[in-house]
Amino acid sequence: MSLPGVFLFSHYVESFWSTSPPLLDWSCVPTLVLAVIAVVVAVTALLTRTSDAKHSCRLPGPQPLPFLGTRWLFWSRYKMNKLHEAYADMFKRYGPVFMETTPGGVAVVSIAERTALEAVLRSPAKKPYRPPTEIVQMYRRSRPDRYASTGLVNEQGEKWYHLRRNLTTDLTSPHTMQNFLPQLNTISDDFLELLNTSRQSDGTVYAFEQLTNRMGLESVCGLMLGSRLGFLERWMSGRAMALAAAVKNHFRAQRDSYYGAPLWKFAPTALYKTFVKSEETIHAIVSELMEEAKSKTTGMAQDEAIQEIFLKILENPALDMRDKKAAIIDFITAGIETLANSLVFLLYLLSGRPDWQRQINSELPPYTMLCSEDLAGAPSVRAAINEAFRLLPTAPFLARLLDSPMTIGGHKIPPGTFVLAHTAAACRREENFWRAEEYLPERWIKVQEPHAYSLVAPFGRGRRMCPGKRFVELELHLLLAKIMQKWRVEFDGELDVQFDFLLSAKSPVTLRLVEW
Ligand code: HEM
Repeated sequence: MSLPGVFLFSHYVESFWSTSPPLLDWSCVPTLVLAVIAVVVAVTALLTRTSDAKHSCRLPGPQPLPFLGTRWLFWSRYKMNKLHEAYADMFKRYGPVFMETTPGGVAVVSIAERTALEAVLRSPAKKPYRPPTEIVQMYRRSRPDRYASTGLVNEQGEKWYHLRRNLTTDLTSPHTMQNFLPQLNTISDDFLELLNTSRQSDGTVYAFEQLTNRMGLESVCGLMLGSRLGFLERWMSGRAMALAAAVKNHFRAQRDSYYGAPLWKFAPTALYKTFVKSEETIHAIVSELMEEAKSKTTGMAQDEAIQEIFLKILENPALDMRDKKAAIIDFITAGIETLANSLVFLLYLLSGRPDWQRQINSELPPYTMLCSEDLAGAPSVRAAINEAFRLLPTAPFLARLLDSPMTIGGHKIPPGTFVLAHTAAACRREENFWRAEEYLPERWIKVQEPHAYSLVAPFGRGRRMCPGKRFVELELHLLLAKIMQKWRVEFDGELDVQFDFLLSAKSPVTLRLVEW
């Protein structure tokens, strides 16, 4: 409640009691309420200051308020769905290293300064601690019937290490990707066919991101479950729509649980219920898909290459069945929106460079079944993707807890501090990249200094780096090459980007795919 609000409340209480004189003298109640509030405010302010004092010298940053920390900014000055703009503004106001405070009084240090970022990203921890998403943690811990752990994305320490070792070896192996390439070619061709049938006569494709979500779903299910599930057929099934919507709600609820009022921690608020509903929908649909995939797997011997990951996970005796299911759910959830956002951003940025599109087209062979050598022979494809990840990555910052002390800009940051490594903001700083705000794929062919390429980390860094990286890179290369073989891309105006826990385009996205 704001200060004028408190006075109004006190006035209201007084006038309420003054209408019928009570037997007891209640007139001191408003004063008492105010006194209690004042004491609580003073104590909290004192506690916040004591926790600040632990940092040898307070970092710059917005002023924390009692109970709210600096979160009040996201309920007043900034919009939660424009978090990337909020951070850009805060870096301008407070410099490339600043501190926020959570409602619980915990310091969160944001960094966009090159040396500090490189130090955080280089940190050689064997089991890096990435702060978990609390709402996921809370829900999964309340369902031991379904979850033996909070899952690979949210676990820490030994448990995380065990899951990571047993779940991701095949996913990250170049051999698996090489085997999956023919299947990925077929899935990508089906996606292009879907785009083709969805195009209007002038090449316009409406709701492009939804079609791409279906591609993400079909390919990640193909990889994880080892079979084709029909998400790229002309008319999307109700199931595919429900899954895509649940994944979107899942990400949004995580964003709101973090930056909004943390009431869900104390009562099952609407936000918590939305989160639970999305998690349950995803669980139910993925369980169904797994059953279908299992029955297909026992029925036929083909597609061995892509059955590898699924079968190996299912057969691994070191893992609890609940962890296997949770992993497949997490992999599928992690793979849908991320791919769609990355492809939308890539095509949007490329639409401003018709010359680079022609360059890509000229480097590609005429046939469509592309192998690794064909992709290696088209360096402009890699350059276009690297540059899109530099300028507009779907994950604009990485979260870590420091495992050793660090001195940043003269400030001693103790171990255990929550750090947000803003790789995307750093990549847009002129001291790190030549003409940093422009989409210039040529910088990846002929380097122009400054060129701090180590700051480009769209899939994270170190041992917690995204295990889907190799798969997604292959998929994006293949999709871009196939699209550029057939069409050039046009987009009118500017793309409206918003923060849904990931950076995504405000839907629906309309673009044109025009024949060469
Ligand atoms: C364009 C697509 C993708 C992007 C940009 C992306 C990005 C990221 C990022 C930034 C992280 C955090 C890394 C860190 O903290 O250092 C991450 C983690 C993760 N990603 Fe991805 N990802 C993508 C697709 C995928 C796919 C397809 C899968 C699964 C097949 C996947 C599975 C995961 C998992 C399981 C983690 C947690 C890893 C751990 O904590 O050990 N991601 N991803």
